Amino acid sequence: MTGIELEQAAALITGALAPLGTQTLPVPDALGYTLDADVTAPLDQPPFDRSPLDGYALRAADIASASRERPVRLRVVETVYAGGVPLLPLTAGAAARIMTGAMLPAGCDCVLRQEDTDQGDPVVSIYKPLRPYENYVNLGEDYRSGTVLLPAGTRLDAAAVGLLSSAGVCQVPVRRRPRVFVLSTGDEVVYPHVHPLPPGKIYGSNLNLLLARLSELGIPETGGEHAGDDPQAVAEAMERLLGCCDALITTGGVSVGDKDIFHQALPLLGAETVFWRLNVKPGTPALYSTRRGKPILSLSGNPFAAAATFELLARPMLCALSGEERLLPQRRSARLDTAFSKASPCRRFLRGRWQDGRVSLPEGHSSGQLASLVGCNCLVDLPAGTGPLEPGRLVEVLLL
Ligand SMILES: Nc1nc2c(c(=O)[nH]1)N[C@H]1C(S)=C(S)[C@@H](COP(=O)(O)OP(=O)(O)OC[C@H]3O[C@@H](n4cnc5c(N)ncnc54)[C@H](O)[C@@H]3O)O[C@H]1N2
Ligand code: MOO
Repeated sequence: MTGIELEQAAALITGALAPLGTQTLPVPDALGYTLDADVTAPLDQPPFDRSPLDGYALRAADIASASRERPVRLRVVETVYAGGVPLLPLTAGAAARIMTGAMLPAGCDCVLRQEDTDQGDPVVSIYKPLRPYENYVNLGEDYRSGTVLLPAGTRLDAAAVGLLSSAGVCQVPVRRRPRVFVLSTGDEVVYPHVHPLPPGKIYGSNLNLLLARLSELGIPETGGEHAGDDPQAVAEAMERLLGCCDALITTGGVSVGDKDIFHQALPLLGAETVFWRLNVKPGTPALYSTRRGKPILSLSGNPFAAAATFELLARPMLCALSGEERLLPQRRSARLDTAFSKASPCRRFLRGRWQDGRVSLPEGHSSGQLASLVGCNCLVDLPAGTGPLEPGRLVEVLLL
């Protein structure tokens, strides 16, 4: 298929992909991941009745008449520290010295803070009455054993990581994120260790840009390499990389030039082309194929085209593979703060800076320019047939 609309292209990619399933991660590493099953509490939290104060565990009935003028005197029978266990049940006329977080002795029904006593030992004077169960934390106050702590579909934030830890849960089932490799191509592209830059060559930006973007999106297992313009070598590199990833993203070599080698490399690889060329600028020559069901997204070599079509096509692909909706860019309306002088006969995406419903455009819009992309946080989506734009115009943006 060639010359298709963006939404059709995204649907062709996502329609044939299914979530990769579940992986089990240690709780601290699962931050940001999405639970793939309910997690139920294996215990009550707190697991025992406990004191919320440093003071005295006692029986409310014993101190009903207590005041500073007429203190009630109780025998201090033991001291219980957090982490310890009371040895004696509390009987009438007795109190236990107790610390915050310590297990309450059987028989007590309240805790008086030490500031309302004389802190005497072995006899303490009590200056204040309490109601039964005042300052008394019940077992299971936070949650009871067997309740669903976090339902499937929850994205784990710091509080969720803490909650799981409080329940003694070490590992959780989460939606598996894809392993993604990036292959950049082109005989003109060299990397910063080549110095000085030979004539006719450029330093490659796309490999590191795409890997950095994957990392920003929380895709942990990525890797990448560069290949030249030999179709056979590129096909071999793709074959090797596909053996250890769930999706391959390539950049460069997809247009119509003599060295746009993917048109030869993909048949050599035995990949099936699903579509080539979008009715979108930049990134028109994007090409999508699969090899034994594994997705291969081949983006233009122009840096901004690669960056933009990554947002438009790779993110739906990553969402379909992981089942994580958060990977889709959010759409918003915004007022343009900057003019844009060109007409857009074809649907066009511009880089922009969005804030509080307004969007400004940097200088430098061509798909080969990267400097102006720094600090941008959205793509402005201009429908085909849009004329030049004046400030104040309402536009749609995709947040990156
Ligand atoms: N006759 C035509 N020529 C072109 C057409 C067309 O329709 N007819 N389409 C143009 C459009 S639009 C684009 S976009 C580019 C896309 O070309 P490719 O995707 O095949 O990419 P390359 O030719 O390999 O590279 C384009 C450009 O980007 C530079 N590049 C490549 N890789 C990297 C990298 N890793 N880091 C930084 N820069 C890179 C490369 O040197 C080129 O300057 O085709 C137009 N031509
Ligand atoms: O589709 Mo290309 O990125 O506009 O120059």
